[in-house]
Amino acid sequence: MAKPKGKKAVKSSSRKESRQKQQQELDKLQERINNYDPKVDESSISQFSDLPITQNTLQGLKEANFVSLTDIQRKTIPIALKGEDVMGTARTGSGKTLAFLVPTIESLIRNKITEFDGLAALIVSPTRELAVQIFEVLTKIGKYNQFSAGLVTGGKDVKYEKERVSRMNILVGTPGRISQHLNEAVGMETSNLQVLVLDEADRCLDMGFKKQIDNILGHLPPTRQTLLFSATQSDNVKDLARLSLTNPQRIGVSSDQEISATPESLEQYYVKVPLDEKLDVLWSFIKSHLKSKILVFFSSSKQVQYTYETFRTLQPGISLLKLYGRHKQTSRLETTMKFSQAQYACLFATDIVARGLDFPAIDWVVQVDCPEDAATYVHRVGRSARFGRQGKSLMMLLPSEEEGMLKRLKIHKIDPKFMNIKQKSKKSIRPQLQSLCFKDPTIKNLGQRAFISYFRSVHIQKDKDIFKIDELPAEKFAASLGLPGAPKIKIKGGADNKEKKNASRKLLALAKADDDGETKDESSKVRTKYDRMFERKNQTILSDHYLKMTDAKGDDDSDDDFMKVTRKDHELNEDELPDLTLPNSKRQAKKALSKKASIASKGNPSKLVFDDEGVPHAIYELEEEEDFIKAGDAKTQKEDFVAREREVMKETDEVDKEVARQKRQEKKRKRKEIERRAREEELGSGDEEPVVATLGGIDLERDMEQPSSDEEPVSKKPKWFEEENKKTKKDEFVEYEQPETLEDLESLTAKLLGN
Ligand SMILES: Nc1ncnc2c1ncn2[C@@H]1O[C@H](COP(=O)(O)OP(=O)(O)OP(=O)(O)O)[C@@H](O)[C@H]1O
Repeated sequence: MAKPKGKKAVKSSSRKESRQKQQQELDKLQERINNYDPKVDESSISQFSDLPITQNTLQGLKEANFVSLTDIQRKTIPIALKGEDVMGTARTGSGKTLAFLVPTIESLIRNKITEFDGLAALIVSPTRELAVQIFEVLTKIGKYNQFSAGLVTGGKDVKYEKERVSRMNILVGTPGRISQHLNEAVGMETSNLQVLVLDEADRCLDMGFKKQIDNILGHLPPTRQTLLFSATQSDNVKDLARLSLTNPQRIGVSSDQEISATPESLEQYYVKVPLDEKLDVLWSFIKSHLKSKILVFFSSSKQVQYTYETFRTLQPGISLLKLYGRHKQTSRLETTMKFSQAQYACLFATDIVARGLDFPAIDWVVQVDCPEDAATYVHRVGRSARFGRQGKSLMMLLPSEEEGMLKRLKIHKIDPKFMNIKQKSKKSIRPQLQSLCFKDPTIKNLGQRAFISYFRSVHIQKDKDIFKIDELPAEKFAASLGLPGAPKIKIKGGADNKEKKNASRKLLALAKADDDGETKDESSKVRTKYDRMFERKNQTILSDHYLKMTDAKGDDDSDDDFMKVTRKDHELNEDELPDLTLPNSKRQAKKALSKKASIASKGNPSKLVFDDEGVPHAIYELEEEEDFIKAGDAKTQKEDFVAREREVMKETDEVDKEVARQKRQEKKRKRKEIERRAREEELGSGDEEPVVATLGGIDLERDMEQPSSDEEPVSKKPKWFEEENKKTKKDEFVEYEQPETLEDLESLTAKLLGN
């Protein structure tokens, strides 16, 4: 008679059975994926449950109320599941986020990626806010899977970040921060990377992020799957496709039409407004739409600040908010949340929020300043009328912009209707603005900076059929801002100074790209001198399940860098500093004085700029810019020699790096093998441990069990953790659901940190 099996043996065999069952399920799914033919099968797919995806993902989707597929999801997900490279283009608000997140998660499941496999998916977003949004959706739909996921959008606590980043299976972040981690994080292993996603791909690939993206690509294995998504595609995307995609499937748009149409449910209007009447029109518009949620776009952060401050003082009767790059990260997140939750509010913003952000139920998108091109128009207006909802947009065009802009939009079959402004419904706020500028030098200073920023923004535009700086009524515009006169603007470099113009253009493109406050390598050469003046303290958000909020100081942007500004009637000199800087605290006053002393010791600056605290910064830009241009001249013999030496060293370095990489990989393989064996033994040895490392309930247990040198030892688990651990696995998911308010987020952070 056979000996009855022991308890352990029964458990072990049931575990074996369940693993076999899982494998069978995966094999079946793989077979369905392999047999999928879009021409035959596409029409039969309408719900997520029709897709060959795992029960875990289906459950996550269902709980987040995602049941039916959108068009872009139906077309791209099955193709992406096959492992093919995809360039997906679809209207704004049509559900592209799930179109790349579902196949990304499924790829990791099918490749049996576990917490020990390092980085397996990288999701790149051009802005911090969008990265946060993507991460939130990921944590919702992926919570039943066993991966770790992190959010990196800028860094302060580098050591802490590096330690964690190397343990993440999925990383969502902005190009600058991801690139930095790939360069610097020691244990960051990318050889298992399965999927690279670029959301807002054309934006990620434009000049401002080029270096970072190239650097990221250099770190990734060539065999990966690449998914590119955007409502607009561009030549840059094609470049990337040529460089690193394998027979990419273009889905959602034909190759001759690079910009998809705007949402059908969007009513689009434009008005013709002289520059000096824009603020009156905006004010009147807001006053007549107090029961609305309005998003207003300006071309620069200074205009946002000026309009926000003045309108706030004049109190239109609706809650006003502002959002632009180089703003404290905590304020940015707070504003995003406030605007998301508000029923009626008006948000003044730069193009930092133009892409991807999914603010619910925006009634109106107003473009005070003309978008730089059709793609920007599409993304801006796409913040409204999302996912089939109704929405409206209004674009203000100067008489000089009207013809050119409408022509550009027509090419992409966008035809906003002309809206007439009834003169009697337009109220002039010029007297109030003049009085504000007269009474409050800070407002006047903001107005001057807004004026300069606007001219600068027009100057840097490429499309001169639309943007005609010579036709702008400078004096009238200044008066409309309440200023006593137009600040004098001198455009640096002669018209035929090509080199200077190119350097400027490069810098300006980067200034635009840098609105998010991310570091840009591309311009490192040209920016060095600016960095000295505008050195930023970047903000870290590193999160594996939670956001760690830290304080950051946003610096002034370099609005004035391309135009020298002096007052019309006299040159700006140091004696004026106390007047203009208006330090409103002792600390600021002290800072201003010490800055002034240091300026004096360096001789005469070419110009002075003022940061957000009113502190002056001297700019010695002319000599430095010339130095930069000269750097391109013929090299001396000595320079040639140094260059050759450098080349040899670089080659040697490459070889060393490769050897080191191979050694690391070998070491990692061995370590993984040992860990796997240990796990197998542990699993086979008795009591089943609950799985705790998940997308939703991430890594906590593992971190506790394997503390690094500077982490708390196992015995010092925080009390709340012990208590939570008593609950069932399901309870944990509920407990750690994505926080909805800033307060939730902060308390969760504190909780997770054990404070
Ligand atoms: N299958 C679905 N069922 C229900 N809602 C969905 C579905 N897919 C997406 N949504 C919702 O539609 C909205 C827009 O989705 P998403 O942000 O992914 O659009 P997008 O195409 O990426 O837009 P953009 O081009 O502006 O980045 C979101 O609120 C999202 O939750």
